[in-house]
Amino acid sequence: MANDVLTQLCKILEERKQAADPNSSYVASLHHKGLNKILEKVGEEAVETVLAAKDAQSSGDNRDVIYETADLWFHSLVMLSHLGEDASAVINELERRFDLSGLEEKAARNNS
Ligand SMILES: N=c1c2ncn([C@@H]3O[C@H](COP(=O)(O)OP(=O)(O)OP(=O)(O)O)[C@@H](O)[C@H]3O)c2ncn1[C@@H]1O[C@H](COP(=O)(O)O)[C@@H](O)[C@H]1O
Repeated sequence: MANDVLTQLCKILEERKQAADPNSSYVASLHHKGLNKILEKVGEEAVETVLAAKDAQSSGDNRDVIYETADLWFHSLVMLSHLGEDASAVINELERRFDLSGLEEKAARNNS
């Protein structure tokens, strides 16, 4: 399910990058402003996520950290899209590491 949302969002991000008006689309406005603006947003959202996580630790309320993490993921996807990539490239990399760790576990079991 999470993957479906990412797939749909990536499709919309691609459409916005290709065709949308920067005056009516936030995503198109970021592409129009360029990579430095997108990176500034990623950095900003990363800091906001870290601060929200620290607050969540003391308050026990995770709502803000979830909200800020969604902002961070969203802007990271815009960054990838600007560079001609999308979420599938990252998911493939995570999958590769997962497979790799599976093999390592198996090898460790065989050697014991
Ligand atoms: N998921 C999101 C999403 N998450 C966050 N944001 C925007 O990201 C911005 C967050 O930045 P800030 O919190 O710093 O808010 P801000 O002060 O308004 O931003 P700046 O002026 O500093 O750039 C806000 O403007 C949010 O509206 C998003 N904007 C769009 N989407 C998705 O992208 C799709 C396409 O959006 P449009 O391009 O606007 O049609 C939408 O259908 C949504 O699914």
